Amino acid sequence: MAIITTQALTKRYGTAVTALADLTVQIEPGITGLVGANGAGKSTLIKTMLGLLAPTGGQLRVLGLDPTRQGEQVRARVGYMPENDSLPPDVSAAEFVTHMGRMSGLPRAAARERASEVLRHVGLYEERYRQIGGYSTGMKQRVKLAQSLVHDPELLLLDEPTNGLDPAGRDAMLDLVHRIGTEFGISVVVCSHLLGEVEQIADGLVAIEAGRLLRADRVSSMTARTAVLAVEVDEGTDELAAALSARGVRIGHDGAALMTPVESPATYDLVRDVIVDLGLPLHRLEERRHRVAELFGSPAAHAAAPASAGTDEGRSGDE
Ligand SMILES: Nc1ncnc2c1ncn2[C@@H]1O[C@H](COP(=O)(O)OP(=O)(O)OP(=O)(O)O)[C@@H](O)[C@H]1O
Repeated sequence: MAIITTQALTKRYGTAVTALADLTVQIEPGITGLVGANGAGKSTLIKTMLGLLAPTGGQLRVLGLDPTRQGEQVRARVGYMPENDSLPPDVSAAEFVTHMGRMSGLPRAAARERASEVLRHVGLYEERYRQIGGYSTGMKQRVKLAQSLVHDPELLLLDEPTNGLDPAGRDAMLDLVHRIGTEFGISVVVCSHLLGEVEQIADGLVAIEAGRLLRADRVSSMTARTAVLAVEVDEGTDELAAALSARGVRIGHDGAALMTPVESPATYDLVRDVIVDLGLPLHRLEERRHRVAELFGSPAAHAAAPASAGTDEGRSGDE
């Protein structure tokens, strides 16, 4: 069952700006990436889900509740990590997260205990008594994540959690978000303007552009493997192509790689055996997968694509 549903959701700021336009989408349990270029309407959507902004039109349900009328009930069950740095510099992470736990209604001792627990989860246990003002950007992002978890929510809404982080920090934050989603069984909606980033950890993707839905789908169906095998050898490409053709294998070319349709699992064995028989140095043998960024035709998706290329290669090795 969907945890979030919107029906023709619209949000205007004054008369000039339409941040969400007729948005109809369903978000299922699990980790969902909410992607779109800067200004696409992601933060606005998150804030309407929390009941912090009232929609101008349409319907919205979060965990079966109407955030406009039942905002407090929604916020009791949902954790929120805002995009901007709004942390007090002169208190420790332990004090701050305990305070946020108290604000959520936890008794003092329980809030302290829970704060230690979530700060451990985000990797700040050792540093928890230091003042937040002296923290690095990555540590501050982790404090923001910890406070969103302190009241044991069923759903987390994370607005650009990798903002301001270097590549290693981004990977660490994404791993953390992935672990929270998978090990704790909490559903997560994670906003990003970098498609390739959330693609790595999300079960589903919702792409919006100028407040409109571009596409919503499972990552697995967006990236369904094409039944094509890419084979690259350091030398002897023509020889390999000829030998495979002689055995009835259809061959295409893509740069240095030979492309062959995967008719059955036996295709792998056949290709491997031919390479071994010819004594060729194998460089690469892989089934080709679409990258999600390739599947979006819009300018917003293209804006996200270059960033996705770098992170994709680092993680999955896909072409
Ligand atoms: N309080 C506001 N008043 C007027 N316009 C606003 C306000 N907040 C956002 N907007 C406008 O609404 C549109 C959507 O903004 P929103 O912040 O929701 O996008 P976003 O996808 O989260 O982008 P970003 O990641 O840059 O925050 C933008 O055109 C933005 O300028």
